[in-house]
Amino acid sequence: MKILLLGSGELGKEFVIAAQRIGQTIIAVDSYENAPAMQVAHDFEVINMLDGEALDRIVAKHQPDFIVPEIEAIRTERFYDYEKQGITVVPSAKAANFTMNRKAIRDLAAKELGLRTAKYKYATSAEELQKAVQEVGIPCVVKPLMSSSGKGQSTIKTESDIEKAWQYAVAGSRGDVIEVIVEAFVNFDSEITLLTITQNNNPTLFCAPIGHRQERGDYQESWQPALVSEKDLYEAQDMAEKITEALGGAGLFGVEFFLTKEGVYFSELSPRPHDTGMVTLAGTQNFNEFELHLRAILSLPIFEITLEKAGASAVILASEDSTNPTFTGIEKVAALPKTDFRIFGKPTSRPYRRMGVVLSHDTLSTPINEVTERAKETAKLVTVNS
Ligand SMILES: Nc1ncnc2c1ncn2[C@@H]1O[C@H](COP(=O)(O)OP(=O)(O)OP(=O)(O)O)[C@@H](O)[C@H]1O
Ligand SMILES: NCC(=O)N[C@@H]1O[C@H](COP(=O)([O-])[O-])[C@@H](O)[C@H]1O
Ligand SMILES: [Mg+2]
Repeated sequence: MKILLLGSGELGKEFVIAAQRIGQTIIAVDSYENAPAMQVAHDFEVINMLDGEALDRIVAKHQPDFIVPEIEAIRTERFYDYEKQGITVVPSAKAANFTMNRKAIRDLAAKELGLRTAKYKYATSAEELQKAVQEVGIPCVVKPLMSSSGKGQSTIKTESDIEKAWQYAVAGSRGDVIEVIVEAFVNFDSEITLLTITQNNNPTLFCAPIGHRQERGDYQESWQPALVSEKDLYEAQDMAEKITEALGGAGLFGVEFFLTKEGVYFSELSPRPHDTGMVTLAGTQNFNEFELHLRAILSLPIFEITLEKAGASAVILASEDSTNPTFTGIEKVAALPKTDFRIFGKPTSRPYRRMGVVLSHDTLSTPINEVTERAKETAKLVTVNS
């Protein structure tokens, strides 16, 4: 099959590797050359994926069987047409289109499906934000409607933060929409990603929950399995099933939840492998999240997902801008038992850019916080030089 991969970061790279292993053809696309997934694909294209005409051009040129979005900021409105042309958009045009913009997915979850979410409002100017903050209450979180990995996200703790939060959101917005969502701050005990796999003609499957810790809206460590009560897990699975069914199609979704004393809150979801799901590269499951995504897309039945080990991932971040980033300390990581790592091969670095990940694993009876602590400490051994 021919797969057009829209977005070529670290998640795409592992997806391509999984696809190469079973003989698929991949054209990797991103806005810059030599992106991680391009380094392992058959062919590549460099375009602005928010430009509908540029998208049309490469779809016509390559005539793919599948279009697999890897990021959110794509002119996803075009996907409905590609579906009509007989191309399978993964997991569906609706799923990609609804999750490109926080508004569509949040309204679907809260209003149409009645899932529990933080109280929220939208704003298109600093003045509207003032009003929205009053309605939602302080503290609250402001995010551009189009952004990911925490870009443009900030927490309002006092009224004097409002103007700053607006400016920051506008600057961090990825797409061409100048609008923000304001969410009441959820004082959660923990947060999880529930990897949910919808299949053609087979039942929906769930991976063991993944716990994670975030800073600046971006994940720092993730671990699997996360300790979740049976009741909370059941609630989360029920919500994940409802929302993935409403979005349609086959593939792996990363559904994010906050766990609180009052129950489970739906936060958001990725209709594709999730960054916190990179923990599955530690061998925690019989199939990692990229292999699961691929199998679901190709309608290869997934008989079962088994949890094999306890695992954790911890990010390796750059601290400076560079056009030639290099790494030191890798040999120290390599010398450790039950430890592995990935360096994504991003051609440039900037402060806080995720450049690699450290993976640790252990037996299922090992306390998960020990495995996580080990990954976290090990990641500190690596320095990204500029
Ligand atoms: N309403 C909220 N209350 C408390 N914390 C929040 C809230 N919204 C977001 N956060 C924190 O910020 C993190 C990032 O938020 P969110 O997942 O919405 O951003 P994102 O930019 O879509 O990130 P990604 O693309 O990496 O998933 C959450 O995982 C959580 O830790
Ligand atoms: N939370 C979403 C996420 O983790 N996405 C991953 O990060 C890449 C962009 O990285 P970059 O900003 O360093 O180019 C994306 O291409 C995807 O692999
Ligand atoms: Mg998120």
